[in-house]
Amino acid sequence: MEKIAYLGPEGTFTEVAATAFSKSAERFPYRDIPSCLQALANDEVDGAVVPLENTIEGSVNITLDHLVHKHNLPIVGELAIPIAQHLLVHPNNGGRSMKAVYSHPHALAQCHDYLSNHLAAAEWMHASSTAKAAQEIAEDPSLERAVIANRLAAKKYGLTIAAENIHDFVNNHTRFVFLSRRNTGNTSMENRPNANKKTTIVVTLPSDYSGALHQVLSAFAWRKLNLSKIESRPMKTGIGHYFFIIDIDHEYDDVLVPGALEEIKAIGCGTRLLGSYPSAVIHEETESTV
Ligand SMILES: O=C(O)C(=O)C[C@]1(C(=O)O)C=C[C@@H](O)C=C1
Repeated sequence: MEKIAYLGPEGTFTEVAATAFSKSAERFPYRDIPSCLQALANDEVDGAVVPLENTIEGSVNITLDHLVHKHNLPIVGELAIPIAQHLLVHPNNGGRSMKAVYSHPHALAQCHDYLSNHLAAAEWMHASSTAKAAQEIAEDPSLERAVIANRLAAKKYGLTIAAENIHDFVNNHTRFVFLSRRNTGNTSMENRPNANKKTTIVVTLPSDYSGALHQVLSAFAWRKLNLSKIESRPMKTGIGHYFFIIDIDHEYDDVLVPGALEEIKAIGCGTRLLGSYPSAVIHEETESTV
């Protein structure tokens, strides 16, 4: 049976995504995103599911940076799943005002307006995941903390939903990627006929070349290759040194994408393929996404 690493413990959004990718795989929780990637690099698992970008909060930088700087692990599939954040409390604490709100920093950020309006006096505390916060509060109600997490975590850890759908913008989605060095075809992307093909690359620019980024973009533009994302991240080698992550709405075919990459290399840029993969969006919270 295929083994998949995800950010644990049970009940995280990443576990929800991992289940949506493959119901039959065996899921293994890890304490953080780098540990999931390391587990895959060490061949402890066959695949890893990690968050890449959220509609409200933007990129998950730790995922991008580890994929670019530390590993060579191909992306083989992508799913954007709806993210519904709820305020959970221990059943013993129902109705009491809480001293703190505890969750993953991304989840807290997705609910900033709600927290400012309803829990401004509480301390906002970071946990390693939404489900980790839920697990800790279930084990120790005396902490008097509310938690932001999903419905699955509420059920798993026996917490009460005090307020539903507290995320600041309705269309809250997170893109998760499935990484694997051997694409066994077991990722359930095959069952998603509406999946689009996408290619993600990393580009580095020569330091003394005016207009290099313009030329990079032209290589895609005149081939009519649509880009759905371009983002710069620090190279970590000095101020002003960046790499670009570029998502191309096209599979890595025989002609168009390789041609664009050859042209980009010819002007002295570095390129690296992070993956060419099917990508789908789940619009509604369904049985498989809670
Ligand atoms: O804490 C979780 O439940 C996670 O799966 C992590 C994570 C993230 O890293 O952004 C995933 C999806 C949501 O955007 C909030 C948190």
